[in-house]
Amino acid sequence: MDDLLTTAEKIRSMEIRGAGRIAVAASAALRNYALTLGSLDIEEFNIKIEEAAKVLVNTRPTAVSLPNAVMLTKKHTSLTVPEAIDEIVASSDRFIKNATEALGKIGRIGAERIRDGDVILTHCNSHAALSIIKTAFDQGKRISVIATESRPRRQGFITIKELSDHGIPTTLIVDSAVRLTMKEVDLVVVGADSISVNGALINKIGTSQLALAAQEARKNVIVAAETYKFSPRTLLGEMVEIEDRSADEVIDPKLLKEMPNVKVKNPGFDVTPAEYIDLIITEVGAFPPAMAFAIIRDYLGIELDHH
Ligand SMILES: O=P(O)(O)OC[C@H]1O[C@H](OP(=O)(O)O)[C@H](O)[C@@H]1O
Repeated sequence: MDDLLTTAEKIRSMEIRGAGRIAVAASAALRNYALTLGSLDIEEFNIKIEEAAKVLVNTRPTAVSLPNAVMLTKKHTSLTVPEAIDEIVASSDRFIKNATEALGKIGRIGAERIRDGDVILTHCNSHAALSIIKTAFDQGKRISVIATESRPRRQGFITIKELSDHGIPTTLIVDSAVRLTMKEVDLVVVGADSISVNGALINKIGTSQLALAAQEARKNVIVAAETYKFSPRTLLGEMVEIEDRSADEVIDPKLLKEMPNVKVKNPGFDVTPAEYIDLIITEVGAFPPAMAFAIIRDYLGIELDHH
């Protein structure tokens, strides 16, 4: 359990971050934990796996990739522990392999939408979005990128480093420069933490203002999202929870203490309605957001637990 708790803490503190990465880390942690439970009987085993699954899922509430990964990993039909372990190990290995391959596929499918000379605006740090951008560049398209800082955690710094290392000309802007800069942009490419059944995108705070400015300037918005980032529970009318993070990420707590009438709100994500999104690039193809239901049905299943 110690290793699993360590992984859970790394996800909570964002040492491991990005909707895809946290899903892969959680699946691997659950797999390795299952391997330590060989001496239990099947009832005890199932209880322990459920407990561990909860610990992982409760680390961060917004990215549905996390519960989806845990659900796909822990599901087993075995009546003996050795068989259950084998099933969990196989499911986890499959999930991690698919997740890794999905990034390459999204890159290739998404790059078809990028033209020579495009200026691409991106937000935060999405491995899926960057896969599209890097693939287009590797195909010889002379593109450049404008990357937002992405306060408060400044994941934009990870993005500009990655793009620079790849040789891609990149401009860093502060988040509030998005609307002014939109006239120079040809295309917006962002990642996803969750996509709901109605095609709405839940992604890093500030994404919806990129989408709004893009709509105003008649620029297209493309979302890069593996199929496991679609949210089955939104079929039941459940809302995606927006993570509220600590004020300490925004302001020095000592400074805040000197201002007793001030509070800080630090929502981690926002919701971009489907109307603002032109295309979602998944590893199984490019779809308009109206196809979200079909993706959930075909790739995640809709036999949901209604409790
Ligand atoms: O899975 P990939 O494409 O890497 O990232 C998807 C999304 O996950 C990140 O969340 P955070 O920085 O963990 O809060 C960003 O919101 C990013 O757009």
